[in-house]
Amino acid sequence: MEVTFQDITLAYPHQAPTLAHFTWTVPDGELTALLGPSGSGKTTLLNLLAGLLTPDHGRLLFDQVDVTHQGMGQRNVGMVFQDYALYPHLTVHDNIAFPLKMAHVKRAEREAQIRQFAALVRVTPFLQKYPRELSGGQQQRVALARALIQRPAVLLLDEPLSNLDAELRVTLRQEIRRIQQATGVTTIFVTHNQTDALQIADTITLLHHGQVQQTGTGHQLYHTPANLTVARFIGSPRLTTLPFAALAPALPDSLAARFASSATLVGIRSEALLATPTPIPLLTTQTMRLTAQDFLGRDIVSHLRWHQQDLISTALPPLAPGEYPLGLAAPGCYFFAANGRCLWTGGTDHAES
Ligand SMILES: Nc1ncnc2c1ncn2[C@@H]1O[C@H](COP(=O)(O)OP(=O)(O)OP(=O)(O)O)[C@@H](O)[C@H]1O
Repeated sequence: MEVTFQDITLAYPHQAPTLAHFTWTVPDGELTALLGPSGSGKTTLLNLLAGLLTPDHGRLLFDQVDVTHQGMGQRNVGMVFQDYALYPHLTVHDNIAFPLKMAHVKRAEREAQIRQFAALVRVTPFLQKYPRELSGGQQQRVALARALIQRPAVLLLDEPLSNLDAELRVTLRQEIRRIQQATGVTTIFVTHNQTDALQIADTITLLHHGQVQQTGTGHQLYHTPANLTVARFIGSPRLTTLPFAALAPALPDSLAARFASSATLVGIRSEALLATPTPIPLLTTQTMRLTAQDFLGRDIVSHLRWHQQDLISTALPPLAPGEYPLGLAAPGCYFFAANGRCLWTGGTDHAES
């Protein structure tokens, strides 16, 4: 089921619109991550989809059918929340059976479907247990089965991994991916966690201040960000930015001249700053001062100073503080205009215009 938000405007009482002329299409059968910081409008979009909110203007289409004024019951949207929301007094079996009972599905058919969906989400051994007897990850899988058994047109997953520890989070991420591929149900996975989005989704839409900043694969958002907001939100450690003017004297003349009047900021990914020689250098070798290193297991985060600017590298070996000749590789560097638009990427996939 393709979902389209068409020119939607929504304002909460006594507030500027949270969404203004918002247009977004969620492709049929894919797992789309809706990624954005707190307050960006994710929950508002989910509530519009579920039928809990009605827009002031614009239309919501499910496969080109206008559902804007349909109630929750008519839309057949499945939802899984961060806090599982299972019925505590019902067994796993009865939790999964609940939507079918409501729909008056006959017992034999119901039992066959419960077996099928319990197997799909791998909770068959727990069918007679109660939610309190299960781990968070197991409960979340039951919640998924309960949402899927009603054959939803669209499945909404609202921060479903937030309450899980790091290890369970990774496992359940893979499980959700597998289950979505097995069922092919159009799924929107809402999260503020870029790692979840990058690992799970076919496509990511990055939302900020109620506006789509960019839609694409994780690779596209990372390597060819549409603007500074995307480049800063995706990637860890966070993108370092310098005034274009600080870097310009060390840039090749043609590049410096071409962007002199349009670029105001340069963004540098931590992996672009390396011990010379760099394969595709953006600058000639520069002497930089290493001030400190953080040892984070496999990664070493190096803190550097260069022309009164702070830089970060994750591509240096363990070194003592001091001066070092370092190179800046073009891939991983971006130029931004004053309005944040990305004008140039140093990678092979150019966002140049
Ligand atoms: N019921 C409400 N009444 C008034 N303003 C609201 C209401 N719900 C949300 N807002 C405002 O709308 C904007 C978007 O909020 P929303 O909850 O959709 O963001 P979010 O991305 O889901 O944030 P979070 O990740 O913190 O849940 C925020 O500025 C918020 O203050």
